[in-house]
Amino acid sequence: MKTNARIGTPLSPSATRVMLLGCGELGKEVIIALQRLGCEVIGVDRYADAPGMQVAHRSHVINMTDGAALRAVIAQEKPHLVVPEIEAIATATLAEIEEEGIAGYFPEIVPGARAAQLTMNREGIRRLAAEELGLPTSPYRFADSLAELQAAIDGGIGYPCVIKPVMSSSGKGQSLIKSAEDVTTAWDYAQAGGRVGAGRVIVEGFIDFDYEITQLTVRAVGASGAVETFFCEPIGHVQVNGDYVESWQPMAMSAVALQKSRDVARVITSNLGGHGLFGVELFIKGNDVWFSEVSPRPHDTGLVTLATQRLSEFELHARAILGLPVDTGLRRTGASAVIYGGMDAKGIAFEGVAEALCVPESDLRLFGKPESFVKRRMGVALATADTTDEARARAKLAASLVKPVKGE
Ligand SMILES: Nc1ncnc2c1ncn2[C@@H]1O[C@H](COP(=O)(O)OP(=O)(O)OP(=O)(O)O)[C@@H](O)[C@H]1O
Ligand SMILES: NCC(=O)N[C@@H]1O[C@H](COP(=O)([O-])[O-])[C@@H](O)[C@H]1O
Ligand SMILES: [Mg+2]
Repeated sequence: MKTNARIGTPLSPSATRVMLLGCGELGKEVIIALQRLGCEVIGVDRYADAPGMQVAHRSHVINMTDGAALRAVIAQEKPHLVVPEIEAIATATLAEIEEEGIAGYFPEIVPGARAAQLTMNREGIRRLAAEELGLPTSPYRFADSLAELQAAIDGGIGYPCVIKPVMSSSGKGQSLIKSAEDVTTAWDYAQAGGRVGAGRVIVEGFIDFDYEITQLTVRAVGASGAVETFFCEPIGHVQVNGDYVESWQPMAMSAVALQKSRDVARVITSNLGGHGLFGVELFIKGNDVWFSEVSPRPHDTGLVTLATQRLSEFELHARAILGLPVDTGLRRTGASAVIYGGMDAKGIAFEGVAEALCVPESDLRLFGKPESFVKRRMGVALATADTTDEARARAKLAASLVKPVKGE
């Protein structure tokens, strides 16, 4: 939808059909935002009853890394927009469909098949950012075997360093290692933790940053009628083992660091192109800024915007991809804190919900994932306050009061 968006009636021939490839907690909120704007939404994921499927008009369970299966579901549903939501999709198939069409029509891939392809694999986005665009990043090498990994570390990356599967997210398969003794364990962990099985890894030099942020950046139709770049207030966050546990907005930053962060965000998102919201991850030390990675879609740390912005990152994504105007303004300072499953079990329950919601200015999202794992993100607590410190304390307190228990 480039401009002058027209929205039809869901479940009728005029419907504006949107397909989400991935129906986790982030997709669920995008689907709700799209439905509020009158779209017909089809959810797709690798397992039944995924959070977004519970709110979509209808859904399909397929292996999204299987190009033939992906092609078949798109041909069947004929969506106007295809919205990648997770880092495990046959993006080469999306590129073919964008280029050649499918069954005679051309769905729009959000924000573009090239962006989806480059960001799905750490090698694509890292080489683009560092080698083509000249953005500052950690030093890095790629390795296809334990021997190559050791050679990359010995050949210049050194210790400490961070090892990650090239296709993974939320810290899966990621290790921070301090010495040669840990290399084999990190290699084995990366082989087990990638979203699409064993394979190549990236090894990055460790950046000893003061803090890290997500710069949510929106490419949307502006007042001029052309695509413009809009920035949200920066989001600060804390990650444990590569997975986010807490975020807040705004993050207090020097004017120089903020400007540099936005310059980087503008360069990378302009190159990726298209319409939509991007989460640009940056490491900051003093006034130095390093690009880490970018999601061409809403970001987990941006869940905080459900409480802080007039339009959450999910509503911004929905508006941008539909060719509608956006407003990235902050309404109130706030924070989010993750609620983990804490156990391996299906159909769990949550106690303490009422107690959590007694925390001033708090709110909860329980995602409804059918199966819990000890470290699976099952919900998030949100809170607003006059200061980020108070908002963080409230969000953490609310999260701690929610107790996952066995369902029976
Ligand atoms: N080179 C590095 N130096 C220092 N810290 C790092 C480095 N790489 C990763 N980290 C830490 O690990 C976190 C997760 O890394 P990264 O974003 O690459 O993983 P991910 O699996 O893509 O996570 P997500 O999907 O949540 O973005 C970072 O936010 C940062 O806290
Ligand atoms: N950092 C990326 C991220 O947070 N992605 C979110 O997690 C879901 C997968 O969760 P699961 O692994 O619990 O199924 C994805 O579908 C997406 O919503
Ligand atoms: Mg990340």
